[in-house]
Amino acid sequence: MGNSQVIAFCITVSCVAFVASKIIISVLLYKRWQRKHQVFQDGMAGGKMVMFRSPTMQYLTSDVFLKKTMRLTNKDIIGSGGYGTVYRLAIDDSTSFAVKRLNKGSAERDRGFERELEAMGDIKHRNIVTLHGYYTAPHYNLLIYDLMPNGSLDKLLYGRSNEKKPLDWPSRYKIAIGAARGIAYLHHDCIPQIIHRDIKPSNILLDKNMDARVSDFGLATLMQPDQTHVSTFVAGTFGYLAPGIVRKPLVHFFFLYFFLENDLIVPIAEYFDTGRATAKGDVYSFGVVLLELLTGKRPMDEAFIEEGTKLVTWVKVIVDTESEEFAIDSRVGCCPLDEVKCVFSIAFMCLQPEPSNRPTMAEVVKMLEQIKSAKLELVS
Ligand SMILES: Nc1ncnc2c1ncn2[C@@H]1O[C@H](COP(=O)(O)OP(=O)(O)OP(=O)(O)O)[C@@H](O)[C@H]1O
Repeated sequence: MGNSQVIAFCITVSCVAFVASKIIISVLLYKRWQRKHQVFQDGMAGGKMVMFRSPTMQYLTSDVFLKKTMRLTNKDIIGSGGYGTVYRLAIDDSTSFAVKRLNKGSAERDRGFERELEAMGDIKHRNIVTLHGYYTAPHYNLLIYDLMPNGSLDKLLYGRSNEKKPLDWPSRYKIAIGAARGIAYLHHDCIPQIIHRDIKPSNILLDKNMDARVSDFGLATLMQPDQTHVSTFVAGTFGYLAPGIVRKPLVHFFFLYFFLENDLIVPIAEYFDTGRATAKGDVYSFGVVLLELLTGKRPMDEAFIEEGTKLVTWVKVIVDTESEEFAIDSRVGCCPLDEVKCVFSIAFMCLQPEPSNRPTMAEVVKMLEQIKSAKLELVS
């Protein structure tokens, strides 16, 4: 064999080995993926159901799930939001799930859709609502979550007063700390870091022990909310977005036009300042949620708009004059004023206009935990 033939032979062998190794790795990865998932192709609607294997799901098969899902009707609706409608899916007397039917995104978004959902399915934490699987079809997508029997914080704070008994102080404190732990997990323990982008009471759900679970993380990046809801044209919701200074005149003009069109007075969002969502934006939104837990008032409460103020400004005056007892939600009942004052001051740290002055969510969790542990130390 001549020299050139040896080189040609070596190149061919290397190419074949390279391609073969790629194929073997792909097959192994697919086998591993299959072990973690159950896939069911739906011949009728041309969709695909993927269930993530977990102890909760081991007795359920995708086809049973799919059949039950296809039978959902308006009677099963438990809520609706900017991303779609949420249904209760009862498998048997003791097992139920929440199925979110998403408005279909664009084709480009759909390609990343499954990848994002796979990542969301890997996230397991006791203060995060678990995603158990998903269904994709040409005209719609479904997400399958744990059903939270006590609904959303939004309904508990603002639902019809005869629906549920008002939340007392220990429950509000427990919800605050649980939600903070959930968000801190997304920010500090997930790789890559997850920014929620839409922290608000309707995305904080309550499990059977009234522990808070953060939901809808990842959806802000995955979907474009439908414009009938009070969402912004960037991810997030009015009243929960951190204020900022808009430096780009075109964006400024666009924002002004949007205010006028929608008759809304809202803070100019920090998001526009930087052009991207940040963990400190979530911290600001969490500060607003803390104020809602304390005062029982929405950030966009009509009374504030009529008076030309907003929740954050109104509470600041009350805190500056040390009259927190007048701001606390009257439905809370008897509560320790020292604890209430500490939570007010943590909320204000989260609401600092300058993002770098806000604590991280890990620090927020620590400060909230210290309120009780400091008391316990005093007692012992
Ligand atoms: N896993 C769940 N378990 C129980 N109830 C749920 C669950 N997910 C959602 N819900 C209910 O459905 C309602 C609508 O939820 P959804 O997340 O679609 O919209 P939203 O959070 O209210 O608004 P947006 O879409 O603008 O964030 C919630 O307020 C809650 O009451």
